[in-house]
Amino acid sequence: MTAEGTTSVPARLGTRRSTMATTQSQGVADTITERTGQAIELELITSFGDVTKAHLTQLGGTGVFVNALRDELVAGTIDFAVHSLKDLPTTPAEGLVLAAIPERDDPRDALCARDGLKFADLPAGAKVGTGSPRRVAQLSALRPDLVYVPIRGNAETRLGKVTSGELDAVVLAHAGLGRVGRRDDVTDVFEPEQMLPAPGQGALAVECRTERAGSDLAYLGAVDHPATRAEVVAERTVLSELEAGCAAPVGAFAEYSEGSLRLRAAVVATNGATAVRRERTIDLASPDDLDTAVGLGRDLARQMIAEGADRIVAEAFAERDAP
Ligand SMILES: NCc1[nH]cc(CCC(=O)O)c1CC(=O)O
Repeated sequence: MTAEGTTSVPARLGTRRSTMATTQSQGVADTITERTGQAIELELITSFGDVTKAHLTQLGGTGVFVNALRDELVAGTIDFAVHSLKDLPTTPAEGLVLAAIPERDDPRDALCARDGLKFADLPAGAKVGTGSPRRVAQLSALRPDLVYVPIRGNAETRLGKVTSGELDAVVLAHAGLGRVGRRDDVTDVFEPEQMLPAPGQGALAVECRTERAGSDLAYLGAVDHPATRAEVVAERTVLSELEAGCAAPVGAFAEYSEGSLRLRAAVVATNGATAVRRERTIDLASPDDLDTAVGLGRDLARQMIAEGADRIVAEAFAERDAP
């Protein structure tokens, strides 16, 4: 892919090989080229998270999907990478920076059920597939009468278990389904009032070496969306304050609009029986004021910890690590 009138050497965008990863990487590449004229080519990288057969919650530690790309960034074999923000550990990677956070897609979770069924219409005992403790916990709180089945694999594999009749439904991120061309499989969507998305869900992150972000890769800033950045910073601060990772039963969702930032968060025990849910809205005159966005996430998380959220997180990890 070469932009007309561009003579520069194409930049190398490292991506995982899945349909979702290549689609979102190509989308970001096209937008950058459109806005800056910079030519970009995709480099396919294989990550541990793509090849391992272990259950996602048992991989121990976050970032299985991003480490291979980060190794390539540090080695200089690729110029930048596009990640699903939700898969990025909250601890910053040394020497790397999130040069841009593009405008977020639909942040909600979606149900793909047999026969076009809505969540409320699934019969008691119906089997619902999801590998995410956050989803199992919040879904159990809504419908303790359903059976939640841990599953793994890419979106297409998961949807195949509904088609084959092995499961009655699966729950996946709406944004991801759109990226793999399966939006038509969605039979219901969960509003934030029912189920809070994972911190960063639906958003992407463009990462590169720190020293290059302000110099030869400064054009990456063309896809940055400050409102999305303020939102995901608040959401991810909740996660880091709780010392939880992407495998924790933590939902967080922030919305920036007209000078205010609203943050909602939930920590729910895996069986759905106990939960701490809180929300807070603050004035945020500029979405570039990230310190204030961090403060919102930190204050909300501390209030939730005082109400027992840290104990729920610790119990969820103990369950996960039990042999
Ligand atoms: N953990 C895997 C993952 N990482 C990002 C997405 C979807 C896109 C997104 O949430 O941004 C998914 C699949 C899913 O949760 O259904």
